Amino acid sequence: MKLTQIQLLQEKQPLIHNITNQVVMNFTANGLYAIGASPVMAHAKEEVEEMAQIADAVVLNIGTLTQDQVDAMILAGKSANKAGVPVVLDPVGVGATTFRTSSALRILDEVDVTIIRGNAGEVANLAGMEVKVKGVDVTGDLQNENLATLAAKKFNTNIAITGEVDVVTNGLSRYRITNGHPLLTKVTGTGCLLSAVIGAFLAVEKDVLTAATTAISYYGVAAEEAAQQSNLPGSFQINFLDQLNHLNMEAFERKSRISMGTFGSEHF
Ligand SMILES: Nc1ncnc2c1ncn2[C@@H]1O[C@H](COP(=O)(O)OP(=O)(O)O)[C@@H](O)[C@H]1O
Ligand SMILES: Cc1ncsc1CCOP(=O)(O)O
Ligand SMILES: [Mg+2]
Repeated sequence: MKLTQIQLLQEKQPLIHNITNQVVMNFTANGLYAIGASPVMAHAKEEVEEMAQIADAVVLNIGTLTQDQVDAMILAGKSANKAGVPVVLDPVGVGATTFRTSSALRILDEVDVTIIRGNAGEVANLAGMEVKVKGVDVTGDLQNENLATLAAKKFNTNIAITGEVDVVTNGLSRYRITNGHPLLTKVTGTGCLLSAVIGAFLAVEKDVLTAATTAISYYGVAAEEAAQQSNLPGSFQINFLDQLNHLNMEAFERKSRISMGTFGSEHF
């Protein structure tokens, strides 16, 4: 099952249209190539609708947003919706400034977003909870499972909250993924790239929860494997890209940790 999605991705090489931030553009493009997808960054209002139409997934990331870019994201998102192309929203830094929060809410109001992927602080602020964030980073401990369910219901969409433990939910079914490595927090753009990787999996798997949980687990195991070869951020980043490209499938099957919970239960 998991093997099939990755093989499908590598066979289909889906086109992923990213409107993303200036920090992570190169890393995102390289990471998408590594997993077998085809990245394109296209930001101009004049072209985003056309690009979204021919893409297999659209990723909207507000990391270094401007008003013009938010307008372009809405054009791209609406165009993707018309064409039946899945849309991922990464609400980078929501809660840090009112512009980020209001822009993300505007996108959610105007675009039918397939899944929101963010850290707990971003999702909490998006859902209206005033939780302290530090720029693009999370602070403190939040109850990710309950928060994800609340946000999924509020926005009537799928939510992936990532961190030490990752949670994916549509408000009813909940999954927890416990793969990953702390070094991922020492390399900028690992959350952003994960949002794009989820987009790539959505391009080959219609079931959103399956696509997102598989993507997150694959990504986490690749990080675990990379961390066995390097324990510092610079070499880890390079090894991680290599592992995304060449993850040993037997290791993935053996190390993948996805568990299912149900709505209403406090425990998985
Ligand atoms: N403490 C941690 N231990 C293991 N994996 C982590 C940890 N923190 C984050 N991750 C992983 O890092 C990746 C990026 O997630 P995250 O840091 O939450 O995103 P962001 O960079 O947007 O805040 C995800 O794959 C997540 O599972
Ligand atoms: C540092 C920074 N500043 C604005 S966007 C960005 C990158 C954030 O990437 P990620 O959320 O994946 O850590
Ligand atoms: Mg982020």
